Amino acid sequence: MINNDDQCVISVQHVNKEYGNKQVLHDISLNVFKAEIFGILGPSGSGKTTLVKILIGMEQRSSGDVYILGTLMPKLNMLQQIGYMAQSDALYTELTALENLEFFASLYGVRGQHRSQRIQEVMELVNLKEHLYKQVGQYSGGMKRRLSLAISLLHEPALLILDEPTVGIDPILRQSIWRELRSLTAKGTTIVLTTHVMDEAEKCDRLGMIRDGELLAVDSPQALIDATQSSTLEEAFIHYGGIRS
Ligand SMILES: Nc1ncnc2c1ncn2[C@@H]1O[C@H](COP(=O)(O)OP(=O)(O)OP(=O)(O)O)[C@@H](O)[C@H]1O
Repeated sequence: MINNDDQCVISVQHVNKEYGNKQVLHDISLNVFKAEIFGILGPSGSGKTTLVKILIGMEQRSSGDVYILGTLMPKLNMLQQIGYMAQSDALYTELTALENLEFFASLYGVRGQHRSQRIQEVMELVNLKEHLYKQVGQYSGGMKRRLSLAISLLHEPALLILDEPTVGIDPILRQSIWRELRSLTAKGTTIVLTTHVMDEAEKCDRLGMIRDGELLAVDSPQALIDATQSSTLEEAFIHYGGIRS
């Protein structure tokens, strides 16, 4: 389906979102290209989660269009091609990790021997292999995050959307998760993630800076720094009005 490196995987066109009479996204337009890590950087309440939920169709937009792989969203069968990790973990705490993984694997149509193999692979990746049979209710917050990430990777989606993926994850594991994200993009996976952490944003190929539902700038971290003659990304963000003084 995708055979061109600069193919647009996500196209957001003039998206607005209102909750009641409060407008939380203002005329957002952006493109995400194949095999890049695109970060949505913004402070708490800036609209990051709302935007990613609109991308996958979990929230309705008030106006504008979203295309994923050329298909106008929302479209249920596109979800087979998308891995989504929400900010709050959607896990069955009374079940074991294995039971959670098996449940989501069957939702995604991952079956048989391939399913057992993928479960082992994703749990190894997030360093939870020895906790496979533990009830998720006994997991720590960081372990739940890692399990959620593992679940989003189960069906090897072409597009991975991660809402604050490394919150509550220690620095060493965070590094190994970033290595894995990089190896996924090397294989052609496109990744969109939200963050409010600058050192994480720096690792993205391109960034969309957002504040109060407005997209302030989109470019690579270095280009954003250079364009504003800043020495850090944080300075660039301040320059664009991302942080109120
Ligand atoms: N279901 C809802 N009903 C009404 N307002 C909402 C709803 N969901 C989000 N909002 C509002 O929309 C704005 C954007 O929220 P959103 O969760 O998208 O921000 P965010 O950047 O993801 O924040 P955080 O980093 O804290 O998760 C906020 O003002 C929030 O209060």
